[in-house]
Amino acid sequence: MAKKTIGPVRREFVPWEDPEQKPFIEFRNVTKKFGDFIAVNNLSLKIYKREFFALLGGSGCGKTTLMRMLAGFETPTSGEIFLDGQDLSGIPPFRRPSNMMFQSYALFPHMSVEKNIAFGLEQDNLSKTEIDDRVAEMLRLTKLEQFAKRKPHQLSGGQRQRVALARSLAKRPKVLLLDEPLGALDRKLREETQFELMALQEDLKMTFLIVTHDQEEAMTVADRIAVMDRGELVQVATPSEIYEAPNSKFVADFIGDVNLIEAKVLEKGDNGTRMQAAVGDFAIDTEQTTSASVGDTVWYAIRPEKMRISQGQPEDSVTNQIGGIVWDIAYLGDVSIFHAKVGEDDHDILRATKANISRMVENPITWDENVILTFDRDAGVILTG
Ligand SMILES: Nc1ncnc2c1ncn2[C@@H]1O[C@H](COP(=O)(O)OP(=O)(O)OP(=O)(O)O)[C@@H](O)[C@H]1O
Repeated sequence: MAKKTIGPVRREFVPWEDPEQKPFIEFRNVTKKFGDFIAVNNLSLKIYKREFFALLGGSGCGKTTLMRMLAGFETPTSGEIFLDGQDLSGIPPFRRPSNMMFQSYALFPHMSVEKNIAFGLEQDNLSKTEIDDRVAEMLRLTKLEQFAKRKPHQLSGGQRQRVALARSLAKRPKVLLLDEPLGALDRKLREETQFELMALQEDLKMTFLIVTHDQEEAMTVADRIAVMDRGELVQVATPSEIYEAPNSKFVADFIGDVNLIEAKVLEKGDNGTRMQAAVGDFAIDTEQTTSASVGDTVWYAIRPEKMRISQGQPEDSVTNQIGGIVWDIAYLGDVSIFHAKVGEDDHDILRATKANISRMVENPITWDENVILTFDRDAGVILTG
């Protein structure tokens, strides 16, 4: 089912790294105010043809407003939006070459699945043959053939979601806008549907823009993600860049789990940079420290899975070891997350993830035990913002 190739093949598709490429969608200095409230603040963003692009952020960050301005449901207070070279200002939603799929699906309850899909095409006065062909194609693509005659109430949530998708795609928009499309589905179905969406986007070679507050969803489906906060873009990058090299504390904390260690840059050298922290001194690769100077106090961010945990007490002669006591353990099946208390304060907690590889765990690390947290010199990133 999952057709999207993650790896070298997929990475050939990197229009955003090619300065010759023209953006397909472009927001230029777009601001949206509701009264005095600034929902989107002077935002500029380029999205490329055939990208699966995600707008990600917490509640109220302005992501839906940004998408609604592209769809034409909101008008920017200032700035411009272009789609395929066309300035969209003054163009009403139904004349725009985009189509938006809502979280509520907004299906017509009295119409069958095929009629729901055909509705927009009939409004556009397409010929009956053309409509029949497109409906058949959409039913096939969304695997709904056997449900064509059913009404929405005779379908499961996942099937209704697919009808909404089929209806949005039937008009062959240049870009499909997905506003929290999978929010109503349970976790397992949501994950399955994410892969179906990716396969569909590949098949149709279309540009998809999705709004979500679910970072796992954005990371699964998107080629690139824009992380938003208070109406502004904080970082725009691929999922792995965002995870491995967040540009701020906000992004590091928003995407996945992270340990933030406050540390001072003591000394930079060819053999690494020495850092001083309440949990003890440690060393990191100097290439990682370009954003900070000697004397600066920064945050060193390490993902829990890059922190190794073992029983015992740290040895003074070994660097990058932090001693702690197991405070809490969350058993998640595939992994366990250990919370180790590494200082006097209740907030001095570092987290380490350990894969539960064997069922026959010898010496399982348990509560109140002394542990050593160890990390490599390139395990984390320095964050100054
Ligand atoms: N029509 C409106 N009138 C006044 N304020 C609005 C209007 N639409 C949105 N807002 C405000 O603008 C801000 C951004 O809203 P938006 O819907 O874009 O957020 P969001 O990031 O999509 O959040 P959520 O995930 O909760 O939907 C919010 O504070 C919201 O209250």
